[in-house]
Amino acid sequence: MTFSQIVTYSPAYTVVPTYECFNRCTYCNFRADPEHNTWLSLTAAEATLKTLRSRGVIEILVLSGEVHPHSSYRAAWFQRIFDLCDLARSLGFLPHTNAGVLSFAEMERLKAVNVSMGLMLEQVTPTLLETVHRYAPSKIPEVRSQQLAWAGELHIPFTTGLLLGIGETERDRIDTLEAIARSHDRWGHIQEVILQPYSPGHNETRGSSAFQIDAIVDMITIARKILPESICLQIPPNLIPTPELLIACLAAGARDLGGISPHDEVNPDYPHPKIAELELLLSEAGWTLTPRLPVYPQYDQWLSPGLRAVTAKFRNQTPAGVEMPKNSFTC
Ligand SMILES: O=c1nc2n(C[C@H](O)[C@H](O)[C@H](O)CO)c3cc(O)ccc3cc-2c(=O)[nH]1
Ligand SMILES: C[C@H]1O[C@@H](n2cnc3c(N)ncnc32)[C@H](O)[C@@H]1O
Ligand code: MET
Ligand code: SF4
Repeated sequence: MTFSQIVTYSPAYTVVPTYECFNRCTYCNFRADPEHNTWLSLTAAEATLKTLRSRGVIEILVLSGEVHPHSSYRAAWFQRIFDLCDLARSLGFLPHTNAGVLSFAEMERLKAVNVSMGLMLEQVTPTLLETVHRYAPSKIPEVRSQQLAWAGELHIPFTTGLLLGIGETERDRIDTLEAIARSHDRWGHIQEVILQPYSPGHNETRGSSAFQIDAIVDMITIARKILPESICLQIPPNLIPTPELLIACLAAGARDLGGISPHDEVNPDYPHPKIAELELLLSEAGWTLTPRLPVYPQYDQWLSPGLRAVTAKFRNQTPAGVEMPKNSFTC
């Protein structure tokens, strides 16, 4: 009998409240200038969300550009994000928000309408504030580390990660992983860590060369040594160029392929593979691709009663609901 190991993904759809952003990360293919964009209306979002019910979508990833914390539009921006999450929740989906840097009060309010939230730590080295993050105050390492701590304090199941190949050294990557491990050690709230290779696209301000993708395997090995076993390692399959490399990533300890949606809003030049194609290539190498929810089972008790009820309904319906054995690398 052959033994098949499990690799997970989240059937997702990305809702973008706004592409406008006051930061200018040089690698970003997502942002638009504030004056050139409008915000997503609740009516338009509702029409789209209703078409997703029958298509197997579970997670609504609310991914946003950012309005400056001191802007007079900040409150309206936040309210739109909250309302979009609440709408998705009321239609039976499980929202996961990554809207960049938030205040403690904003995070606390979003907890009521999200099953988990996320923010990439990117890299903790301050040297990037002179290069890729020169015009990106939201990427100040202390500010992002503080977000991780607040999420922990608020008992928000959290996703974070590293953006690789933006000018950091190997030592910087280890420092970033150690910072995540320390935060988790204090609060126990990090459900997964994304290892995201910087991938150039057609819409960024200053193109640079991509992360040397073969190095992702060593990166996974290092991350697996630094992070506790309960933290799942996520890699984006659309940014891994060959099936062989994807399988090597799993062999090194990656166990999740993230949200798979019709369109990758962050990396629009790299479409997500079709689930059926992924299933096939993984099964040929002895892996079983299984859907999961955007909240990992060990955090269900942190959810508000309403969200816990919707989550429980999914756990009873899908293979992702099965609590997996607590062996090595289990998500
Ligand atoms: O399709 C994508 N999903 C992205 N996701 C979605 C992610 O894969 C899932 O939402 C989580 O695994 C929760 O299920 C992110 C979520 C975060 O919290 C932080 C960063 C990202 C980045 C991406 C991304 O670049 N592309
Ligand atoms: C939402 C997350 O997407 C990541 N991100 C932003 N731009 C790119 C890119 N060109 N390639 C890969 N990841 C990117 C950042 O890590 C951000 O925090
Ligand atoms: N602006 C947020 C961040 O960078 C999320 C979207 S990035 C494309 O953290
Ligand atoms: S990566 Fe996020 S913070 Fe940076 S410019 Fe893009 S949308 Fe804004």
